[in-house]
Amino acid sequence: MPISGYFSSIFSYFLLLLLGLIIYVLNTVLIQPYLFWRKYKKYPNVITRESFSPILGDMKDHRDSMQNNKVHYSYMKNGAEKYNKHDLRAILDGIFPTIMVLSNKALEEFLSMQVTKIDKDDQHSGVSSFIPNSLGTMKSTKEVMRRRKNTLSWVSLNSASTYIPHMLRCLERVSKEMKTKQQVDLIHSMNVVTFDVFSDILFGDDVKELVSKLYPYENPDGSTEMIELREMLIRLTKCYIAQIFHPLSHMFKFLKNRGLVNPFKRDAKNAAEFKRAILEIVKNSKEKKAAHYMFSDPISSEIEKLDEVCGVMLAGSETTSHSLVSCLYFLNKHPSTLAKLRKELKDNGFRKGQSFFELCTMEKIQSMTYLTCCVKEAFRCDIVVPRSFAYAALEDIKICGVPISKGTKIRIDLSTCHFDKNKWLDEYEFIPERHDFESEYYKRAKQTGIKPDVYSRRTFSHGMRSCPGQSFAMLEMKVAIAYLVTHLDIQFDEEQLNNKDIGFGLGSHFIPLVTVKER
Ligand code: HEM
Repeated sequence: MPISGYFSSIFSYFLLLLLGLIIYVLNTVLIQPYLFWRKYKKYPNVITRESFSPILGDMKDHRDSMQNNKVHYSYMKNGAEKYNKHDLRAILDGIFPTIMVLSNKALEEFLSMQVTKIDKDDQHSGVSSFIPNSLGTMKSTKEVMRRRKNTLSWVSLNSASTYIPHMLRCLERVSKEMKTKQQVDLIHSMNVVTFDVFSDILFGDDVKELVSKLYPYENPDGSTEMIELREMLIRLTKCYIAQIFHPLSHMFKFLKNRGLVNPFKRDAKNAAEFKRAILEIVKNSKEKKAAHYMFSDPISSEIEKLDEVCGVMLAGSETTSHSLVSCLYFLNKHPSTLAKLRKELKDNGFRKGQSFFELCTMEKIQSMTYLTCCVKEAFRCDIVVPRSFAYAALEDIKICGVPISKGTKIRIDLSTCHFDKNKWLDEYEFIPERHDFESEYYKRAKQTGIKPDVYSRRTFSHGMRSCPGQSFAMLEMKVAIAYLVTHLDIQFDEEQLNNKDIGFGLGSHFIPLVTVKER
């Protein structure tokens, strides 16, 4: 073959390949998302965007919220009235079609199909791709449900209560440190508490040095910084949440999944370093704590065990620290509520200092109604995990008469119903009394016929894959809030206090810089 013919056939193959690639990209990036949007637009009980938004899809709402100095999920709260009139929301997570479960009816139908027709899905999205083999992301096989039961056994209320003295010691140490600073990043401080509590549960005290050792972390500018494990977990969580908003995650998923380019490559490298450190700690720990038992499991693989420990660390510490900040924010914003809470604590004998340690038992903490109400109301008003992990339809199904094809991603909307005016009176107000059956407010709300039901509270999701750490988290929140409001005055920045669209959930860009004084 003459040379020119050889080159022209290579060129034709190249053109064909390029054409194939263009068609593939157009189909996945534009045509399929558009068809999905158009399909669901015609159902009266499904809400979609008014107009098709290419590439960003409904992520546009997250981005617009942040650009307007609102927390990224604030549009769920502000759009609650329109969303709550529907059973489902059909969204595009970038280019990925997803069905969000909104109404109680839709949630009931979802739960009735759980595992047989709907199960967990997608180990490659957001924080799931950091811990792809952890409990939260894996399908509900017998094996995974057995692992879940084990987790439940050591975060049950009874086991949790044994950690109260340790929680208090952490709170005392962090409070002392906060008082020495002019301004404190409250998320950071609360994270020190929750991370420390979880490292004790998982590893015990004998590896304290390893936990606080410095590990290499690659920054976006390419420099390597030596940081603590806790700081690494905070940064990794933020980075993996940021991946959700990265356009390449949507257009060329394989680049992200295989960590071929930055930031995915860098995040994968840092995640590997984090896991290596956790493995070192588990192997050095002589105390037989939760991680030891996880690693003694003969059935799971080492990768699964490692992801499980990292997953619990993340699920248990990041969520609770962010929730603590939300609760402290609302208490600062509502001085009369804070005063009422302090009175309840004082009436129950809670004073500063040693007596607090002696009095703070699980029974005592659980007996304080107003404390529980404040925590529940903070959970309602600012939801740290606004939507569940990803599930998927295992076959063609229908929810509320709406067809959903096999393989479609489904998530439970955990936030919008917290602002449903048919379930909550004064839905946008922070009113802890609404959770107290004996309060005048509760009775008044009941008389109007507006009352919550079992699915109106979705902070910990529902069903057989809901959060197993719920009781533990509630107890930790109550102990921490009781301690902090008894010992400290925490003052948020005025501008943040006046921002009605602020929030401190996972992925929030707000940094709560507070001033802290001894009470
Ligand atoms: C305020 C604190 C917390 C909040 C708001 C929270 C919320 C959630 C939510 C919304 C889910 C997803 C459920 C779903 O996809 O349907 C979840 C799952 C999970 N959470 Fe929590 N959580 C908290 C604390 C904890 C703690 C303390 C632990 C400790 C072990 C924990 C362990 C887990 C695990 C292991 C899963 C995955 C469960 C499964 O897939 O079977 N969480 N959590």
